[in-house]
Amino acid sequence: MVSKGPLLRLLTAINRRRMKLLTGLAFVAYVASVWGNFVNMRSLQENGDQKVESKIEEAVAPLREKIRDLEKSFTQKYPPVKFLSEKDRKRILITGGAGFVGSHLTDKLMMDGHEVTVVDNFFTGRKRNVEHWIGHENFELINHDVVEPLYIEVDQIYHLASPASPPNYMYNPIKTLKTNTIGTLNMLGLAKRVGARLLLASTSEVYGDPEVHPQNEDYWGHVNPIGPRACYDEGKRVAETMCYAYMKQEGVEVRVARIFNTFGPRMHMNDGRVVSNFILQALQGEALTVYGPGTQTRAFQYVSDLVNGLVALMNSNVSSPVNLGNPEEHTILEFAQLIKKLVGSESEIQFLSEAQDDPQKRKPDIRKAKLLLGWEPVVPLEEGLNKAIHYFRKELEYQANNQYIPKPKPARMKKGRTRHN
Ligand SMILES: O=c1ccn([C@@H]2O[C@H](COP(=O)(O)OP(=O)(O)O[C@H]3OC[C@@H](O)[C@H](O)[C@H]3O)[C@@H](O)[C@H]2O)c(=O)[nH]1
Repeated sequence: MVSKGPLLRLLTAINRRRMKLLTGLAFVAYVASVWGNFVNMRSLQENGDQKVESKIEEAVAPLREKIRDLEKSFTQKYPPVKFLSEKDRKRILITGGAGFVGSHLTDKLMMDGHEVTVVDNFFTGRKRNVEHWIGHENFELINHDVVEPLYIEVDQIYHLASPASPPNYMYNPIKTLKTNTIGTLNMLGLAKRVGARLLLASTSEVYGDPEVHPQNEDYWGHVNPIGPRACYDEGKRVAETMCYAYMKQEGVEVRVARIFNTFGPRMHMNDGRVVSNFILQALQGEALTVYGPGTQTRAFQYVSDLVNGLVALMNSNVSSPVNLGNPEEHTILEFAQLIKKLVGSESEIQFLSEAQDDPQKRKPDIRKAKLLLGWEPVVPLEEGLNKAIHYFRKELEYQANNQYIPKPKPARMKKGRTRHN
């Protein structure tokens, strides 16, 4: 019998080693596959996580933007405002404060550090004119018509509320009369109740078509009481009468500014007064419309000069009427030529029929304002006109960008035939 001992032992040893190797390899393969599965699952989970994260990000992004906008609105920068101590800071009401002159006055009084309440019915005023103050702690905007009574605690009232351009005040003469009569009574009643001083924005129109030239404050005027301008001219004349009745009978402190032709930024595009009409016509290449032969005269002041005059008058001890205007006089035809030149326009000048009761000459005598208020206009006509031209250029651009241009309706087809609606 052949002994299998050593050979068998050798083969068994080899097999055992192979077995061990195979078992080892199987184990490594198992571990590798488990690891692989684990890694796969991780990456699947990571992908899923990323997807969830991007979904959340998508939902949150607009909220983040809203928060940023809110933060911005809280930290909104206002024009620089002076600090005034309690004793110097006044509570001031401006009626018509969102209008052309009123909004510039609002700016001045806000920047001087006062508390300003603007009351406007937005007939000719616009929120846009004062929107840069909305939210400021010293500023309040009230949508209110002065024809209705108003109860508010104030120290000073600038009573400017009234349409001022001839086409606007002639548009609704009864409303113009109510504003200047009932509105002024309401404001004088308020001034009496709370012990406030009231400044009335009167007008050079109280002189009518004047027979005295230039016009000083002692001239009584030449007004047609039943003509188309009467609602404004007589409305302002009776408003002055009311002021002095309240002063004499009730001891109300009054100031009366007779405001001559004024122009500047924030005049309404459809204002209809000569400055805005001529500038817009020149900018748009349309004919400049001169009413009558253009020989009638006017003297134009820039709005910042007027605002300084109003504040000086309010804080003075002058209770009798004071003219505020620029005495540099021009014919309307000269004025049309000047605007054409400044705009660089090729527009023609078109002569239309004369306006009824149009004052033929007007120029303020401002000796009283110079003497008693130390006030006189300082902005040269061309400088002021260039600012107004710049403003109207921007307004035209703004209009062009914001205008809604309706698309023509497509014609409807019915039974093969076009039907126009
Ligand atoms: O397109 C126009 C507009 C006006 N005009 C003329 O230009 C002159 C000035 O007219 P405006 O309408 O600007 O102003 P008016 O001087 O008639 O009235 C103004 O007076 C002083 C303020 O109290 C008021 O703002 C306003 O009533 C008038 O002679 C008018 O007939 C034109 O020739 N063409």
